[in-house]
This record gives sequence, structure tokens and C-alpha cells, in this order.
Amino acid sequence: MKEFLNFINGEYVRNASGKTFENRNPVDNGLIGKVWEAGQPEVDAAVAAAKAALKGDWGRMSVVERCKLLDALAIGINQRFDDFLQAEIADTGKPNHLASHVDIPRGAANFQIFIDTIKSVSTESFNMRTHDGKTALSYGVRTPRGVIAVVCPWNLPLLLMTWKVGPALACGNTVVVKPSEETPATATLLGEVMNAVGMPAGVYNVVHGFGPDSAGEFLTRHPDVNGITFTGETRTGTAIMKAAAEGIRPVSLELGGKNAAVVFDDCDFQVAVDTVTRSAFENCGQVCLGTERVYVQRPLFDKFVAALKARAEAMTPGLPFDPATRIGPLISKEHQAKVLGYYQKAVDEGATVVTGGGVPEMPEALKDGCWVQPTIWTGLSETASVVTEEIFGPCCHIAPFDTEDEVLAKVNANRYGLATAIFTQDIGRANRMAQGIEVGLAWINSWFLRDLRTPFGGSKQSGIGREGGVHSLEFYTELRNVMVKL
Ligand SMILES: NC(=O)c1ccc[n+]([C@@H]2O[C@H](COP(=O)([O-])OP(=O)(O)OC[C@H]3O[C@@H](n4cnc5c(N)ncnc54)[C@H](O)[C@@H]3O)[C@@H](O)[C@H]2O)c1
Ligand SMILES: O=S(=O)(O)c1ccc(CO)cc1
Repeated sequence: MKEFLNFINGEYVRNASGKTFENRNPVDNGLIGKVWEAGQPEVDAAVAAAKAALKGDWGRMSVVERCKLLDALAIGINQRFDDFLQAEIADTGKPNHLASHVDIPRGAANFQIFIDTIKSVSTESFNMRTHDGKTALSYGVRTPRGVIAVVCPWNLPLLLMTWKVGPALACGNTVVVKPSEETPATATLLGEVMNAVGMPAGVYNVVHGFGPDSAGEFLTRHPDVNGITFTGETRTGTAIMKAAAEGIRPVSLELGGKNAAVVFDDCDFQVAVDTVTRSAFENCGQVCLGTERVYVQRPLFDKFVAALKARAEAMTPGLPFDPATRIGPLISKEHQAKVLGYYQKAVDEGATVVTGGGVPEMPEALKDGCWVQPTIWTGLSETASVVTEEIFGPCCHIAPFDTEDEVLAKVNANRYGLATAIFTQDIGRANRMAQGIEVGLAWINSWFLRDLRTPFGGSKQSGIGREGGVHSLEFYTELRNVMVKL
């Protein structure tokens, strides 16, 4: 049986308490291994190591030297591509085609992309005349914030963790990562790559465990943590923000969403259907940017519902490495129960179930896995639970609309504001909609098309702050102004 150890000060360590928890594979609920839960002593040790590393070789490195290490990390991940792939797939059950094209390559790229950013970023400077007739020069200096707590979810474990660790290290910080309890593997494996490339001990640390009264809470409450970056549920973000208030620590929060796609009747129909198929069902609907509300202009409504139904029904569930597999399982039994609870609620609230609504028929060996059917509903009011609440499963409600103003109001009548996808050939309308919808990310005739130099983040209850490109520097550095009297 595998063991997942904490990674502290460059070494793999168990814990003082002897406490472990199980890591299971959602494909068949089989046991992958046991995870050594970090208690307060291990979290203290990880934070102390991270703090000490700031004053050691790491803290003395030039940007160019740091960037060499980041480049080596990207190369190191790619050299061990198959190990990362197997580990991620075992934890999540996601299809190979997805993990090998998105999760692992992006895990490596997240180290490379911030090399260019940090090497080329400039700060402002001003010259001014002083009262005594002399001059003064002010200029900005970016310094690392210090020890960054990185608290991660389970849906894109390596991608979302490195999306934060990459810029944090590029800026000269040290990190303590708390991966999701559901997906401990790739964060743990990254410790081996850190050591292999010669990353100084204490720069990258990993503590395993849960949220409340466990590693997550111990870490985010720790007084020597100088900033917290979090991706996960809005409710957890609230708890983390409260923890950060103690000591006035900055937070970056990437939270939940209830994203809408808007399909106008002048769209390229095939592009709209293909893209919404991905945005609603990819990664079994477990993407924060995913679409759970679809609004289709009335003349296209019936045709669109029929087309998406056909696509949903073609999403064969199965083993990750079976080339026929189009959809994997949900992450856990607990999440399966939550999603199936919403499937039942939709029916209770009067939905027409266009397709799905339950658990697919699976072969005997996979019956214990966390499978659910891709599901489409129509006919619900805008206040129904499945139209307003984040489900995080492969499902969506499709509603007809007539006018631009009407659909804008419906899309915006939600507490979340993460992402939207708009399908139309009318460039004026596309831009009006993109500017009117209250979100951090608006896609036109596309979805999940990312240029990593651009700001990523949500508005309203979908988060605080932006990460990506130079925007990450706002969070991962302290901007100091220096004024020189000349
Ligand atoms: N906006 C984004 O970029 C983005 C990206 C991916 C996922 N998400 C959101 O993440 C959610 C799914 O992920 P999840 O279920 O892992 O989220 P979650 O909030 O349950 O857990 C995320 C992490 O927080 C930890 N945690 C839980 N309670 C804590 C506490 N009180 N203190 C400190 N740490 C705590 C967990 O152990 C885990 O590591 C969805 O809501 C999804 O929308 C958002
Ligand atoms: O900005 S990205 O790193 O591309 C990214 C992708 C997906 C998500 C949420 O699932 C967050 C960030």
C-alpha cells in the first residue's frame, strides 16, 4: 500500500500523532494508500522551515538564479510526466486524454510562464522638485511577502497548486501547500522534483490533512504565514478570510461559480454545441469555470436541447486509460451523494429531465466507483436550487430567452460571478454582453481558452483578487516605495 508523507524542509516525514487517513480511487473506490495527517507540530515545523528558508540561500538568490530553478522544475515535471500522470489519475479517476493534455502539461507550464513575467516586470519611478529647490527620486521595489500558505482543491490538483506555487516562488516567497485530502499525490511527488533540481530545503513544503481542526486550519491560522492563497468553495473561503483577519494577512480567493452560457440564434451552432458540451461535462463537471446554466435564444432552443442531449448521451464513462472513455467519475462518494441529491431536488422542483438524472450502468468491477450520468434539465424557474446553487457535477439547466436585456438580467441574478461563455456572430452584441455580465472571465465563442498572462479570478462571491501574469505579482509581492532626496 502506498504512503503519502508530509514534505517538510526537504524531507518526507510522517507525524507525531500516528494519525493517517485513507486515499481512495474514485473509479472503483479501491484503496490507493494512507496519508499521514499533519497536526499542529508538523504545520509548525513546515512554517518554521519556510520562514528559515527566506533567510538562507533562497533569500539570497538573484531573480535569474531563481528562474533557473523554476525552469528546472518544469523540465523535471516533464521528465517524470508518466509518474505525475499516474498519480493524478489514481487520485481523481479523470480520463487520460484530459490529464495528459491539460493537468500535467499545465502543471509544468505554470513554472515556466512566470519566468518571463518576473524577469520583465518593471516598477514605476518619479522625479520631483522639493521645497528647498532640490530634487527627489521615488521608485518602487517589489519584495517577497514571505511564507505563503497555498490551500488547494481536488478538481485540478497539480494545475491549480502550481498555478499558485509558480508565481509565489518566482517572486522569492516560500510556500507551505495544503493539498486537498482527496488528492494528496502530485503535491507530494513534486517534493521529489524539488530535491532533484536542488531547490533549497524549506522553500516548498507540503502538509496533508483536512480543513477545520486539521492541517488547513492550523496552517491558515498560523501567525508566521504572511499570505494565504486559496482555491475552493465560497464557504471555505469565508472561514479562511476570517483566519486571515487575525494578523491582517492578505488573501487571494478563487471560489465557486454558477456560470452561464448564453447562446444567441445567430451563433455558429456547431461551435456552441461543441463548446457547451465541454464546459458542462468536462472533468465530470468539476471545473469551477464550468457551465451549469445555459440560456438559448428561443428560435434555437429545441434544436440546441436535442443536440446537447445527443452529446451528453455519447459521453461513455469508463476507465481512465480506455480510449473509449469520455467521462470519469466524481471525486468521492461524498461528492457523488451531493450531486445525486441535486439530481433528486431538480425532479422534486418540477424539472423535465432531458437526459441522465442518476447513476450509469457500470461493469461489476467499477460499480463501487463515484459515477453519475451527465444530466440536462429544462422547465425550471430561475429560483430553483439547481439553477441558483453550485453543484459541481456534469449537469446543466437549459432555459429559453428572447431578448438581450432579459438574458443579461437572468445571468446576473446570481451571487456568484466567475465566468461566462457567449455564443453569437454579432461582435457588437458579444462585447455588450461581455461588458454587462458581472464576471471575472468572459469568453466569446469559446471556453477555457487561457492566455496565462491575463488576469484570472472571480467577482461577487466567486472570489477576491486576480492571479495570472503581472496580476499575480500584486499578491505575491509587497510593493515598497523608496524616496531618495538627491
Ligand atoms: N475559482 C476558482 O478558480 C476555482 C477553481 C477550482 C475549484 N474551485 C471551487 O472549489 C470547490 C471544489 O473544491 P473543494 O471541494 O476541494 O473545496 P473546499 O473548499 O471544500 O476545499 C478546498 C481546500 O480547503 C481546505 N479547507 C476546508 N476547510 C478549511 C478551513 N476551514 N480552513 C482551511 N482550509 C480548509 C480543504 O481541506 C481543501 O484543501 C468548488 O466550489 C469550486 O467552484 C474554484
Ligand atoms: O488560470 S488557470 O490556471 O488556467 C485555471 C484553470 C481552471 C481553474 C478552475 O477550475 C482555475 C484556474
